[in-house]
Amino acid sequence: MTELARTLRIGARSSPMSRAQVVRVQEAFRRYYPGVLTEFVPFTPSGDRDIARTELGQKGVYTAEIEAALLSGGIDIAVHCMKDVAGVPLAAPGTAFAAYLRRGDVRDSLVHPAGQSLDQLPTGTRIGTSAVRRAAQLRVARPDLEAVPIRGTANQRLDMLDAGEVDALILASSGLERIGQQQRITQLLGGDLMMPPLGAAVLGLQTRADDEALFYRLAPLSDPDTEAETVAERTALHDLEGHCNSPIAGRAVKHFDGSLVLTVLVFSADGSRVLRHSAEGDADDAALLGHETAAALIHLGAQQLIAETAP
Ligand SMILES: NCc1[nH]cc(CCC(=O)O)c1CC(=O)O
Repeated sequence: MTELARTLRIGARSSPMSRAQVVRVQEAFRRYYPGVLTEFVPFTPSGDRDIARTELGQKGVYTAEIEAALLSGGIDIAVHCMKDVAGVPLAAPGTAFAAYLRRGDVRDSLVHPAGQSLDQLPTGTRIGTSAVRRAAQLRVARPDLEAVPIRGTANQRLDMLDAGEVDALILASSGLERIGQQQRITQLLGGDLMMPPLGAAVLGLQTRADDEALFYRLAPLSDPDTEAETVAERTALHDLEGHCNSPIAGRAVKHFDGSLVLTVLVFSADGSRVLRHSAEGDADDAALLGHETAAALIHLGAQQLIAETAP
């Protein structure tokens, strides 16, 4: 891809949320390159295809097939939710992240049909979530509620909620907004109640590393603050050897003065043990902040906790 003469093929998951994400990428791209056509190439990766048998946290259940298509030239750009991209390697060999779109709301949210908030839910309420990170924090906030494993796209989970298979759901606010279901949110779980995953609400555009022309053309689509936050968060995730179902939460926040504050938490599966480290650095040196934060957590015993929850 040296000339942008032909149609650019954008690969991503086929779920409704992913389709909405690709439309966002196409709109951003069109603003800079109105004459270049883009085409969506949908994938159904193993994590979506075989929900029963793929373990969450198995490496690359959402990303591997899309990355393979990128490397073989079947697509030119892969669109990923950065929270689904494992920390090691930071990018699949032969690929690179060219841009991170402006971040959405990082908070998880509670979806409860009767509109109750977390502290109002009756004892024993079954909350659908398979994420170790969510279950651990739920145990801290409301040890009397039950985290019930649930898989499938956000739309499928909402259908299961409507069918009464669970009493409530915890889902990413940004994801619900992307599928036009934000009206179902009954409570935004902010602050320390439910810390987000590293890379939450960030869409990353991945290209082949040797496709330099495209890599540089995508740069204007990247939001600098989001990029600094994402680099800090993903560097920490990498050093902790985390992936999308690790007991790891946190976020970086870029401030107006150029400083970057990164907070990362590591939990035991039941939430009874929590390691937390927060540090401030320079947004121009976001990776350094990520390395320092991970090193501090490793010193506190993070790897032991992460190993305990491994599937
Ligand atoms: N694991 C699936 C997934 N990947 C990204 C999002 C939400 C959007 C995002 O954070 O980018 C979701 C849904 C959810 O966890 O509720």
